[in-house]
Amino acid sequence: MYIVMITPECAPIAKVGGLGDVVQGLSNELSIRGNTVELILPKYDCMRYERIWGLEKTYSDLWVPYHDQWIPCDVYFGFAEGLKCFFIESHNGFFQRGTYYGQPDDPQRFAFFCKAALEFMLRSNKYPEIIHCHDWQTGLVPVLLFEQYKYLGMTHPRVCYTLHNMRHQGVTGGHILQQVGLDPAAYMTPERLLDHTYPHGVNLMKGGIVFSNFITTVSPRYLDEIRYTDQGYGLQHTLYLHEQKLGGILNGVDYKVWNPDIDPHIAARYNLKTLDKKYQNKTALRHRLWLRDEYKPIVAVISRLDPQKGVELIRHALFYCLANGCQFVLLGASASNSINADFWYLKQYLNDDPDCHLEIGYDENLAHQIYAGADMLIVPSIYEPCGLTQMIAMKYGTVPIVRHVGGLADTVFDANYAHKPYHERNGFVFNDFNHEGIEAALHRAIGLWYEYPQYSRELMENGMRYDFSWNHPGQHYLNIYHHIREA
Ligand SMILES: Nc1ncnc2c1ncn2[C@@H]1O[C@H](COP(=O)(O)OP(=O)(O)O[C@H]2O[C@H](CO)[C@@H](O)[C@H](O)[C@H]2O)[C@@H](O)[C@H]1O
Repeated sequence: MYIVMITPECAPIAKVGGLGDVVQGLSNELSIRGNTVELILPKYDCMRYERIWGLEKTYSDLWVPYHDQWIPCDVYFGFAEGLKCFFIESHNGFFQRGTYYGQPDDPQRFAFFCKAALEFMLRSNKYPEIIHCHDWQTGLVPVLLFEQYKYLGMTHPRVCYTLHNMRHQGVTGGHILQQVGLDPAAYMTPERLLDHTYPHGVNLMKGGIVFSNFITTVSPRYLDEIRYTDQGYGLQHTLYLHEQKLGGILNGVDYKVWNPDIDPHIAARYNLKTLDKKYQNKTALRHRLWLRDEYKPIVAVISRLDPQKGVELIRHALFYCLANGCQFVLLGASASNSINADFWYLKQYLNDDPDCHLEIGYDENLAHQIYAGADMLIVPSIYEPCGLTQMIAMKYGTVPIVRHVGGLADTVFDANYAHKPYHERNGFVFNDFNHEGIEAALHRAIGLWYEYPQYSRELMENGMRYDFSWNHPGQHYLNIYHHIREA
C-alpha cells in the first residue's frame, strides 16, 4: 500500500513529544511490512539536520495559493533514519522561527502547511491510497482534500486521522478558512468546523474528525474518556455523531530505538536474561549526575513539564522520595516560562543534595541512560492519551508508578490490586490526583523495593516480558487502511 503521513513531527529529526515517536515507529513498522511510506513535514529551521541523510531540493517551483496570493515554496527530500521525508520550505518564513510551536500564528502556519502538502502532492502526481494525519496541526488536510483537491484530480486517497491530545484543538478565527480558500459561511456550521465554545471560532481538529474516513485515538481507554467525560474538551458530541468511524489503538514503542539489548547510549547492554547488568547503568547514571552510591532506589521522571503531566504531583513526589530513602532524577522541559522557572528554582534549592538531580532541558541521550539506570519511573498525569514513557520504562526493567488514566491504565497493572494474574502485574497504580494518592503508590513501591527485593525484581521482569512493539498496532492500522480503502 502507498501511504503518506502528513505530520508536524517525526523523531528524531523534529520531535517535541510522543507524537514524533509514534510517527517514526508506525512508519517504520509499515515500511518493514512492505508498504511504501512517505512523510511530509514542514522544513523547520530548528530541525536536527545532522540526523537527515542526503537532504536535497527536489521541487522548487511550488506556488501555494494562500490568502489571495501565491506563496513560493521549495520541497526538499531526505532520509530520516531511513524514512523517506519531504520537507516543505515556505518563503514567507512560517517555519523559520527557531521553534516548532508556541507562536501566536500557529494556526496560520499549520493551515498553510496542510494546503502546501496537498498542493505538493497534486503537482508532483502523488496519489497515495492512504493519507495519515496527526492532531490539530493537520486537521485541515481531509477538509481541503475532500472539498478542493478531490475536484482537481486527487480522487483516490482515504484519510486516517489520529488524535494524540484533545487538549489542543487549534481553535482560531474564521479568517483562516478564507486564507486556504474555503468559504467561512459554508464551513462554520455546528456539524462542520464551528467551535463549540467560541461562537465565531473555527476548530481545526473538529475539521479532521468530521472529514476523515477514520479516526483513531492512541489508546482504547482514551477513546472512552474523550467520548464520555470532559476529556473530550467539548468535542464529545462530534465524536458521538461520527462514532461509526472511531477506533482506539494503543501506541507501540519502536524497539529499534528503545531496547536495552541494543541501545548504543547506555553503559551496559542487557535483556531479561542478563538483567543484573542493569545495575552497571545505575552506577553510570549516578556518576553522570553526581549522585552518591548508596543502597537506595532511583525514582525518575522523564516528561514534558506540562500541566497535563501532573507537575504538582511530580514536585510532591520529589520531596516524598527524598524523605523516604530514595534518590530522585528528573529530566524535563516546559513550554511555559513559569513552570520552567519553578523547576530552575527547585534545582538551585536542591543543588547540594547528593540524592537528587534535576535536568531542565531536552536530552535524548540522557533519557536513554535514565530509563536504563533508574529503578522506578513516575507518571502522575492528569490525563494521558497513551503515554510512551511507562512502556519504554518497562522495556528497560524500570517499574512504572502511574495514575489510572488513559493509556496508562491500559498498560500498567498494579502489583497488589490488578485483576490480573501475578505474572502479568507490572507496576503501581493510583487513582486520586492528590498527595495522598501518589504517596500511597510510592509507599508501596518503595516498601517492596526495600522489604521484598525478589518481588520487586519479578515486577521488573514481568514488565520486560510485555510486547509493546509496533507489531500489533501496525497490523491494526493496516486493517483500518484496508477497511477505509474498500468502504
Ligand atoms: N526532556 C526530555 N528529554 C528527552 N526526551 C524527553 C523529554 N521529555 C520527554 N521526552 C521523551 O518524549 C516522549 C514523550 O512521550 P509521551 O507519551 O509522554 O508524549 P507526549 O505527552 O509528548 O505526547 C502525546 O502523544 C503521545 C503519542 O501519541 C501520547 O503517548 C501522549 O499520551 C500524548 O500526551 C518520550 O519518548 C520521552 O522519552
